[in-house]
Amino acid sequence: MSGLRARVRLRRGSFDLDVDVQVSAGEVLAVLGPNGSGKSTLLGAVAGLLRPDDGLVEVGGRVLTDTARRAHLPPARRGVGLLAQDPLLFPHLTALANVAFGPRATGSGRRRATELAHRWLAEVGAAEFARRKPAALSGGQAQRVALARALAAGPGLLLLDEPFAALDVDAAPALRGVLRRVLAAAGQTALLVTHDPLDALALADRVVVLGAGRVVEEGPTREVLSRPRTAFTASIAGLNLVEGTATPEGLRTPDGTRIAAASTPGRGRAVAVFRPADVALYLDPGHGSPRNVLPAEVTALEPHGDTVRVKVTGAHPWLRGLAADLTPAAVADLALEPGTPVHLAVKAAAVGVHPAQPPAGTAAPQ
Ligand SMILES: Nc1ncnc2c1ncn2[C@@H]1O[C@H](COP(=O)(O)OP(=O)(O)OP(=O)(O)O)[C@@H](O)[C@H]1O
Repeated sequence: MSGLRARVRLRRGSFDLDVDVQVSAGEVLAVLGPNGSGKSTLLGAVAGLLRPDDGLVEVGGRVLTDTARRAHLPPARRGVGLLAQDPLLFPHLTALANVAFGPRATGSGRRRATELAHRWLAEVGAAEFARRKPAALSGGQAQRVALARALAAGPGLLLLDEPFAALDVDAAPALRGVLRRVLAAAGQTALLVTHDPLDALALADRVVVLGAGRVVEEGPTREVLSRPRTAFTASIAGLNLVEGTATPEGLRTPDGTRIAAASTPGRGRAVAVFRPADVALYLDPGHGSPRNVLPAEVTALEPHGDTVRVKVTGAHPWLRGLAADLTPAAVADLALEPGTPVHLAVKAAAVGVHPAQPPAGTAAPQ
């Protein structure tokens, strides 16, 4: 088992990154932060693409960079895998050969590499694409193959750099589910850079939030996102979370309400997550096709960028504090004010159900 220790001080022009980040063995740490806060610079330093001015990077106790000793291993020798936004597959090789390339590059013989490639393709649900070339794969399929390639090399640390950013909305939840499953099954230590709090909620035990090159918040994912201490975290948090038990169709709340979702682990303690922007409010219940329509009452209206964040409450205790982001015109049309009875509607396609994170402090095996 190999954890990561990274202390990185690095200047790029007038920007100055100065962070200390640790990931326990088997843990997934998400790095969140606004544009230009230093996420890619940190990732580059850990991957070995950038040399810190001052710092130490260790994976599993093995020194990859130590400026005090002028030690710096090149990216290919660090035992660190990368899954980026672009799958970067070799176009002339089949999916199988692409995956076998990972273990071949780290010294496995041809037969062993092919065996590993078959195993990892099956693991990520891409066995049937083994003989296809990248041009014949969809974005989501190619990303699965790229994940298999990264994992087949047996990296001590996996870096995930916005791995869903280039996928369409249908492919992203499926790949998120695959990634969550294989990271847990392999006990893989990983560092995930993302703009999307849903990625962090679905995949990460802990998050660090960067602001202007410094760590400004740090802690268990749910805690940081539900009690944000900085404006940035507040702006990406504020997600609607409903706790309950996963079902094959979505989530069942403790009082028995069923919430239909696009993705679900199927069973176990879980949380349904959806964005306020995906919630519509109506005055009567009979609108359109959304599968989740819940009676509620407006409690507050707050400006939120270009939209108005409408908070609600309702007979079900878990409705308390849920939010919908509406345009000012929609708020005016519906004549919403505190006390207005409404129907809150959210399409199943906009709801993701994720296994509940373990309670704080128990997430990371040492
Ligand atoms: N090649 C470079 N030379 C000089 N400065 C750079 C270079 N690349 C990035 N920077 C600066 O470093 C700072 C941090 O950039 P970085 O890409 O690490 O941020 P980020 O958090 O990954 O942003 P984003 O979310 O937009 O990808 C920025 O202010 C940027 O202008």
